[in-house]
Amino acid sequence: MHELTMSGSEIGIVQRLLGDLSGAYHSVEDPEFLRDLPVAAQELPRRIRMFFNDFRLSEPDGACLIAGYPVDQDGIGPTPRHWKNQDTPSPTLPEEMFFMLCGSLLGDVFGWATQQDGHLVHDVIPIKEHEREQIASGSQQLIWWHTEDAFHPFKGDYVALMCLRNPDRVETTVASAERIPWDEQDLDTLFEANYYIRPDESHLPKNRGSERLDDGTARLLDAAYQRIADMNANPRKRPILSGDRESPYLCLDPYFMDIDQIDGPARQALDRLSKAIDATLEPLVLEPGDCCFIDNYKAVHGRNPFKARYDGTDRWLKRLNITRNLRDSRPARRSSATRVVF
Ligand SMILES: NC(=[NH2+])NCCC[C@H](N)C(=O)O
Ligand SMILES: O=C(O)CCC(=O)C(=O)O
Ligand SMILES: [Fe+2]
Repeated sequence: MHELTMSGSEIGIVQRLLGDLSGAYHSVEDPEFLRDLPVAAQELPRRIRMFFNDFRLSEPDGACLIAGYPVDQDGIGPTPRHWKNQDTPSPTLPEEMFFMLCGSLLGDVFGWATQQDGHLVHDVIPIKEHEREQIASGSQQLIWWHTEDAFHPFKGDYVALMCLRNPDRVETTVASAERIPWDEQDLDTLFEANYYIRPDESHLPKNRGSERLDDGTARLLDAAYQRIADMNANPRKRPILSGDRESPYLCLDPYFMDIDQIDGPARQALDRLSKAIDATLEPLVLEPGDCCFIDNYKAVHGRNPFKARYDGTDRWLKRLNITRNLRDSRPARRSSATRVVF
């Protein structure tokens, strides 16, 4: 994997920058922080900026990892029981700021109105009520490999995970498109609009938050849930592969693709690709401080099952969605600068 470990002096520069930023802004969702973020990111050490620039432009691998950020285990406090329980100011503000600074070297961070109350930084934590579900807050089920938000026309270019703690060494899984034998695949069929992908359960109303909203926002959110319902009822057929035939971009989430209803060459092509991805999938144990940026066009990812503790010491990751073209989603956002996609 494309990887960088920060040196002691780089960590020092990062911590001074975070000291300034956390003095000036009290939340990563402060509109002024979001406005200043790309400028502040230019104050990260040059080696870090070069690293992300190379990952973005050269596409050397399906994922990259920046390690070395020192997470203060006492400072961040216990793992929350639910993403709804957000303290302000966040006990993880410096970690969130570091994560967003790195992310903004790849594009613009955005959130979904229909996921985790529209927050820009998600908590990936086991939630007891979700124990057996196929969502990030589950634990007992394997999370099948997928493209993040594959069903959505505004899906991110990158999905990123920052590890705060992972005491049981639970494995994230990643398969990079570079390691798939494309010459053995039925490219014609996979490049054609033969498939549909339904919304995954993290966007369904049953996982809706409980924030109190003004009338205007409540109406927009209802409309957003209606669009998700429409995408579920009438999914549009689309290709799995796009871009260059020798080094294709991927978009699929077989768990939500009603595979049993596909037949003929389209089914064979998907089965063959799935087998190749299974054979390519690699485990990745994220350690505290690790920030993994997954290219959502060049890799799929998932997570192995685990037994949750529910005692404040559980695995705790933060997650970001990043887009290279925020303008694509302008019809679904309230203003040019806001980052929540309805
Ligand atoms: N095959 C899947 N499980 N796809 C959905 C992935 C989980 C979803 N992104 C979540 O936040 O919970
Ligand atoms: O928990 C993980 O390692 C990744 C889970 C996942 O697919 C996600 O959060 O998008
Ligand atoms: Fe995911």
